Amino acid sequence: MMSLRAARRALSPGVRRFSDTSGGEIVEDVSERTGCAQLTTQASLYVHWPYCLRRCSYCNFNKYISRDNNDHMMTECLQKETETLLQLSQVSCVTSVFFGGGTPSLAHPSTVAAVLETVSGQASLSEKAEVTLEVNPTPVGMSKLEDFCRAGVNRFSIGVQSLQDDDLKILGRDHSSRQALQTIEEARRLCPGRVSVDVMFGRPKQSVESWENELSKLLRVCDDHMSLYQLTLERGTQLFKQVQGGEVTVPAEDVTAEMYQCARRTLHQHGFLQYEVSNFAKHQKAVSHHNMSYWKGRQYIGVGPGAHGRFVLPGEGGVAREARTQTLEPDVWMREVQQRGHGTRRRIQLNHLELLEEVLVMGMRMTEGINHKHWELFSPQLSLREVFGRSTDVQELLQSGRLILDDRGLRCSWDGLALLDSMLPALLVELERQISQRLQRDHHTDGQTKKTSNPR
Ligand SMILES: C[S@@+](CC[C@H](N)C(=O)[O-])C[C@H]1O[C@@H](n2cnc3c(N)ncnc32)[C@H](O)[C@@H]1O
Ligand SMILES: C[S@@+](CC[C@H](N)C(=O)[O-])C[C@H]1O[C@@H](n2cnc3c(N)ncnc32)[C@H](O)[C@@H]1O
Ligand code: SF4
Repeated sequence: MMSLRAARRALSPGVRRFSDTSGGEIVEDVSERTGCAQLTTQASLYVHWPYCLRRCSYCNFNKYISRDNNDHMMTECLQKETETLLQLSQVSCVTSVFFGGGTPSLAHPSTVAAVLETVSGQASLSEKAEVTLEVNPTPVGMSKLEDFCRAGVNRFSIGVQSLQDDDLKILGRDHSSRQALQTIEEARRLCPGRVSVDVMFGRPKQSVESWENELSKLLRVCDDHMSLYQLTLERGTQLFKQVQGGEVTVPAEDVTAEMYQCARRTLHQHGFLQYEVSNFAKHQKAVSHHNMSYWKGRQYIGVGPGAHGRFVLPGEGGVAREARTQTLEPDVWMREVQQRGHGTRRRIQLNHLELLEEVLVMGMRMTEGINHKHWELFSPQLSLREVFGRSTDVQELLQSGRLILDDRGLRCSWDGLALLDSMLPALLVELERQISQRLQRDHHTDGQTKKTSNPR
């Protein structure tokens, strides 16, 4: 989820400069204080619950409508895979846990407790570590919140999507706006200051004016964190077909861009700091530490069907970071976990350039961007200035004011953040050029050294 696909969701052109005063200072970066050892000894954990009660018309995440109740087996397999991947990664400290989906609020709270117990048995999981659960705001979801808290959850992310009942119907949601408001209230009672809402904009028939009204309604009830996602029309979804067939229309690109601009402005006026393309928080405690670990390029382990992870495997003699994806289909995944302890379908070892590409793409999503120390952790030999300071294309972006490279590091300006997608290609091309030149120089110097140290 968290890569370019997610980046596309909330990017829209043309908004006022804002980034310098927004998210920059609100996130404490522990890795930069404690050095790079923790890049391999710590990780966050993502746990995927793959079941939903029905298919929302816009969604192409990895989810299945479950026919039989196999919660018990699913729980055992999630525990087993957690154990296996923690052993292989030799991670000694899990910094956050995120239960996502699918609809993890359909799982029994004892599943959450069991997975957390497994984590604690394998690695240290601080009592203060952020443990998020995504909640669909149905009456059933709401009735279980207290038990989820008892099981160890201390942050809720509620899938509100819209506060208009007609829109919720078009989106295929199985809750009303009233139920969403009640769920937010209950979640805030249980975890004050640690409740987030997901809302989508650019929805069918939506206007800037109705979006403004919706935002003010939302601001009256929401807690200290909001994620605003631009609706993506995903191929293969019902909504995609409806739009293709002319049955449903979505707002034009410039209208959606204006919605994004309007949301950033409104949230700023209400004391929210934008710390990432789609994410807004009122204070440090409300920032999503789990998602920050993705954007900061830290290690994460993904368990459950279709989950993905990025970590080094010293347990298998590895030194480089791997991108891992677990098998998508739950029944197949469960069989694999039972047979070999994990259901990893794909393993790709990331070379140095690929790792830096990810650090760049993810880091530039944050309003604070990539500071020099952060970059140096991953690229000790080529500084940000050495990589990006010489290119004429990058110079143009700097001169246009959309990109900033200064003593703090590299980041987007307020305007630039909305145009990040269009700037990334120039940055990636330059990164590739500089890394390959560096490799050629090293190769050449190696050759020279061998020649002089081995004269014939
Ligand atoms: C994969 S869902 C899982 C959470 C939960 N099942 C729910 O629906 O609330 C996580 C979030 O992704 C966002 N999302 C899903 N499909 C999207 C799409 N096509 N475009 C933009 N955002 C989307 C929604 O805001 C949703 O809350
Ligand atoms: C769209 S984000 C919403 C986060 C939310 N706004 C918050 O502040 O906590 C969450 C979704 O991304 C997907 N996701 C996140 N991390 C993942 C991972 N490591 N592997 C697979 N999917 C992941 C899941 O579908 C999850 O439901
Ligand atoms: S948006 Fe959430 S509830 Fe709807 S189908 Fe996707 S994962 Fe399931």
